[in-house]
Amino acid sequence: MAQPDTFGRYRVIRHLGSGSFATVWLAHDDQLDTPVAVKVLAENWAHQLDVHDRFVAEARILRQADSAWLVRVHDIGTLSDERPYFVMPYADQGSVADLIAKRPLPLDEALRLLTEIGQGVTVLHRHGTIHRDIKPSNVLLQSSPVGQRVLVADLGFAKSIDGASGFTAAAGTPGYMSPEQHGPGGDLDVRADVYSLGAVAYELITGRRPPAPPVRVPPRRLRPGVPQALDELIMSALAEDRTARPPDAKAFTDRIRAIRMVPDLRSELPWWVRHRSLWRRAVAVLAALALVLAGTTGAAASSTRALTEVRYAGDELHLAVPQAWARQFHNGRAVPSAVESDRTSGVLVATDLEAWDEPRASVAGVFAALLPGTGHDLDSLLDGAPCPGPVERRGFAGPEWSGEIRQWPSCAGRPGAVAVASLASAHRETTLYLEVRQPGRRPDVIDSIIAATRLSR
Ligand SMILES: Nc1ncnc2c1ncn2[C@@H]1O[C@H](COP(=O)(O)OP(=O)(O)OP(=O)(O)O)[C@@H](O)[C@H]1O
Repeated sequence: MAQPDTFGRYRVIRHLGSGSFATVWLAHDDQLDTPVAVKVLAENWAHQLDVHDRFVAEARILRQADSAWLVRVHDIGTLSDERPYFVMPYADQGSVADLIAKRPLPLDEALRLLTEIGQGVTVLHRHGTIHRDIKPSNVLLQSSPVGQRVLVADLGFAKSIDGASGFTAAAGTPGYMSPEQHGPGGDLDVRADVYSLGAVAYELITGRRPPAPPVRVPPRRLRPGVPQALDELIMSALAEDRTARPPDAKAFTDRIRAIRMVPDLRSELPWWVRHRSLWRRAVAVLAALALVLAGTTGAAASSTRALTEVRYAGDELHLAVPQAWARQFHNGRAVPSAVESDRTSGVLVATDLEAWDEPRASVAGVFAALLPGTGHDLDSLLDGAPCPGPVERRGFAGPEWSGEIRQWPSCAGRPGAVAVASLASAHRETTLYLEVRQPGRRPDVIDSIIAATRLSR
């Protein structure tokens, strides 16, 4: 396959890979000065009308869904030989299949990936689309300023929910495909994708693809220490009878989120520690050492997930956010009108920006704004409580910040806990206003965010 020079205005750099129906190239958009991935319909399929239409339909679905959890499509075009191509952001970290081929995943990382893959599939289900080919190689990874983005890709087999009953050609990948996808003519619904999510979960957790259905070996037998709730969820998603599966991607993802909140998850010993080869024993020694060290650095360090730093206000604020929450950020988001301040904006870092304002959505994240002066107590800042119901009040005093935190452990009508804090800087005439939404009441996470957040000196 000869390397073309350009596709439209995109200068080709190198071949990225070829699938059954298309070839993907790394190219450069010289006008916007950014790398892109260009997917081109393969020559041998160019004159097959149904394949051509499916290719264009994939681009349309991705464009219409326009979600941060899915690969976005920026442009579409046609080559001189009539083959269509479409242009996507370049996923520079490869796919989840590449990741699991390199190393076994810690449980927390596997659950983070599953949550994000589940969000992508949820967007498709809301859009009225069944993916039909969810598997690790169809989930791409891209670097972003706040960590790794997970992007569900390759909708080459996607079908509209309305059109999925009646005759449909068999499609999918063995190992990840639901039993109802194995023959043509099956009437499919979103539970086919739930099966595939279960299969991906099985592989991320155990390092092995599930056997052909019926799956009888639960993940816990291959990786002792897997929480029972996770084991049950994966086995229910892999049920042959789809009525026994979670009803859609959202239900599956909500349950993964709840399991992620189990406090002891992060202290679970890496599973490869139990393996016997020599180098693996060496890893075991290192892992044990790390646990001891974590134990000596105090309660906050051992109970908190990893934090990442997001800078705001011309690098003035170095906001610490749990890595798992740092999925999207909005630099310059308006301060809620209830907070009386001369400064009008702050930074929001969250698992889902759109869900932040939706009271019923499960979302985790931090909103932070800097207010001039230090005399802002929460009573003067807040015009009423953000949540009905009982509030827990406490003081916070650290080397960088001191002030008050109020947390609503449960907030009527919305999942998770909400907290606000007003914290005066120990070094400047500045107050840090914080709002934290988390899936459950975890005051230690709030404390670790505050303790690791600082102003540049
Ligand atoms: N936006 C992207 N950025 C980086 N690499 C990409 C991007 N999109 C696809 N690729 C890579 O290009 C290759 C071909 O992708 P494609 O979607 O055509 O097929 P596939 O998923 O490998 O196979 P099949 O479609 O047969 O299941 C894969 O290795 C994929 O990881």
